[in-house]
Amino acid sequence: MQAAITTTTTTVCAHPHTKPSSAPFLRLSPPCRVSFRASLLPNLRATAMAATSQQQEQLVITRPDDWHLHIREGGVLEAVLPHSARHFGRAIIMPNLKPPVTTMARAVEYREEIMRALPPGSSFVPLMTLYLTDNTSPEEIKLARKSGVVFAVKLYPAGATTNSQDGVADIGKCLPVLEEMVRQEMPLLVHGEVTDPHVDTFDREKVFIDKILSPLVQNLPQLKIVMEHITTMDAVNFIESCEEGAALLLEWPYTFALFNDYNTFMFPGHVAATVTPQHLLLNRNALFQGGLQPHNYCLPVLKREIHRQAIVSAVTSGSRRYFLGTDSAPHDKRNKECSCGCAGIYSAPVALSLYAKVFEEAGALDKLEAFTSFNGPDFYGLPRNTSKIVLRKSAWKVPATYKHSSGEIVPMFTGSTLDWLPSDQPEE
Ligand SMILES: NC(=O)N[C@@H](CC(=O)O)C(=O)O
Repeated sequence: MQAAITTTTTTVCAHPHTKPSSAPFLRLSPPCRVSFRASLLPNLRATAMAATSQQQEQLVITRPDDWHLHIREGGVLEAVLPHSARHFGRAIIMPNLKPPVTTMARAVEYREEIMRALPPGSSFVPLMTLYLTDNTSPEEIKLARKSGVVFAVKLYPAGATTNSQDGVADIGKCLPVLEEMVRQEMPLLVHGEVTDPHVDTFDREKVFIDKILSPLVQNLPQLKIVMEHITTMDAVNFIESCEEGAALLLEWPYTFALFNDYNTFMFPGHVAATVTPQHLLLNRNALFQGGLQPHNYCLPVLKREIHRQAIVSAVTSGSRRYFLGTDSAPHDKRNKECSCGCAGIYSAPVALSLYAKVFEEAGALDKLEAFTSFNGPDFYGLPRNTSKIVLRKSAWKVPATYKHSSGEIVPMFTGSTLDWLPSDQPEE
């Protein structure tokens, strides 16, 4: 099980002898001695892998997952689902439908609709979420966990974004539910923006961190939290300030294991973040370049360049706290290009190419696979995918639009030429 980054002439191991995070603790058989080192492994691996300076022609990576995806319902679902199912193994499916997915029973129904819409032969797995409200009961969390199909609960502050009007108005009311989530080890996925109209739109993430998220982490340190689609250096600083996961390293005679997950175990921290392609590639100028650009409008809104740079550095550093979450959010073209356009960028067809571009430009292609395919499942406690996909260095043109049953959707970077072309199967 070896992920490889291949060039025309050489093959360089991205993660030698990697093993899914579900590697059993049983391997820690006595009488070996153990020691704990916070996040040492990524650095050690990085050193071991700093070998790929040549121009790379293709990447072979473990099939990625998308840990933040909107696929809607009906005709739009049928049109957009194949774009995600083609390359991603699994996706966390956002529950902000109309009406929202607030119960386990509704999540099961929605999952069935998604399964019916999948292209024949697809092995894509939708990981369902519940939409948190002030009235969600702890019982619902128990049912959700038992169902085996619900993997997280989404907190939308009421009024923060698309279909969030039924979201949380008073987080204090959710405390019993959050406590149950700790017991059930159910992650909380957070749209991290305050909705107070007096707070500047560009400051809403920072104020949310200060007023809501930091106190929450202090009060419930055992709650697993994913701060979704981070947009600021404040969010990066916050994530870095939270308790980190620990590496468990076996000592001699097992020290060869420093680079070998067969003999090492990571305990991810309790707070992580997903990162979108748009927040890695665009700053807020992209909203106004040559006129108002509705297809670059999403929430949280794009920020200043210094924030973009902070997020790129964090993600390409190799830290295990960040993972792929496209926040691909399709809206009909007419609802984007109008007097009060919807927030959301449709990135599913281009996301992998764009993430590869970010890592390539940062000289960190060797860290791409952990971001796309390892850190997410490790945080959720799920096995990593075992199949591979290929990204070829080959120019391709993004279509202007994609049709759905009653209109069109404009993708991110519409009509432009991208460098990395994902395809399904590695060549034999
Ligand atoms: N990101 C967006 O701008 N929009 C998302 C909702 C969300 O995640 O905020 C949508 O559902 O349209």
